[in-house]
Amino acid sequence: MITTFQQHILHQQREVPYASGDFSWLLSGLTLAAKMIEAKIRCAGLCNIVGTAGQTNIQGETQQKLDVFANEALLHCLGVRDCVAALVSEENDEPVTFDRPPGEGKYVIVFDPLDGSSNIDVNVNVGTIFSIYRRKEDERSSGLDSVLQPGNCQVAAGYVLYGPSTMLVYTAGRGVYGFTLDPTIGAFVLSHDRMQMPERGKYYSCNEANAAQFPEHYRSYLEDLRISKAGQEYSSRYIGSLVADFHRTLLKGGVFLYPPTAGHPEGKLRLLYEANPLALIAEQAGGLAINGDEAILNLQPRGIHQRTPLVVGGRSEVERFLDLIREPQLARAEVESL
Ligand SMILES: O=P(O)(O)OC[C@H]1O[C@](O)(COP(=O)(O)O)[C@@H](O)[C@@H]1O
Ligand SMILES: [Mg+2]
Ligand SMILES: [Mg+2]
Repeated sequence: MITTFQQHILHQQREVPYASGDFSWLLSGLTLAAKMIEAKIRCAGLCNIVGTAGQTNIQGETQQKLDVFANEALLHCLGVRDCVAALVSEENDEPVTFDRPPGEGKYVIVFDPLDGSSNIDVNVNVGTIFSIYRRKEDERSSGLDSVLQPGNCQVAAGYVLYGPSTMLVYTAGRGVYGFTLDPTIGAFVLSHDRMQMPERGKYYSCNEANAAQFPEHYRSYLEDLRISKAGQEYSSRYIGSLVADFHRTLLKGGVFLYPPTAGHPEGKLRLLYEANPLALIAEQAGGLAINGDEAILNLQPRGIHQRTPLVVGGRSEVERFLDLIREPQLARAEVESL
């Protein structure tokens, strides 16, 4: 018998003594928006949804028409739900807040409505990334405090991958589950139960065109992977859509990294709606996610569009990166202790 996403959520909610149904109602808004976006993507070349929207977002990126459509779909499907206090989107300069009746507005959702925008026009996998927090009780209005919480305060996180099939990968802190959209019934059906990220893998993923700009220790780590010094043969894979590169890493293991560059000294990817949700999924699946030395989930966000370097992958892969940067420090400490 099949298990749909809603059935899975209701089942999980039974284990939550104070569950009110608000959470599954919230998630139904996410899946509705995902289906609207999926429908547009499937006929992108036919329904005039490719190309730029002719405006620039706060990141300085030219918005694609599909960025705008996906953003509006999520803002609408989530905004009409009273349990939502605030929405933060990659495409909106400021949080979108709602005045809710007392006892409502329990949740804050942050999202990247369309990830991999540079791949839309060339029909390559793109995605939607989301992360859910509880609004802070002591905060009367849905202000920044509720939005700027560290990743380990996430109630749930996930992404939708629009690829050969459309998949929703989700965690609420009790394992990672994958659901595939069955077009014959229009529902996300459980297809990947309790996903585990392999400790090691044979792929590394990084935009090496920027390698000359990477800090030394990232370059030596990549060198290590290329010459298989770690006793493991690696091949390179880079799609340029974070969701797609992460999804492969989740299934096959290996490592994805986006180091600091000259153009993005703090990294290119955004902490709140790219790194944090994927870090929660990675860690729930047995992997690790760091910003070069610290766990992503422990970082205290300073701003809603804050960027961060990201190294995420199988436990041994990321530990190997950490060992590499610690080696010179250890060597130096040894010398100093002489
Ligand atoms: O072209 P680059 O520098 O390799 O960057 C690719 C990265 O940028 C992104 O496209 C940024 O995300 P958006 O498309 O949501 O802005 C990631 O999906 C991807 O990993
Ligand atoms: Mg993105
Ligand atoms: Mg985006």
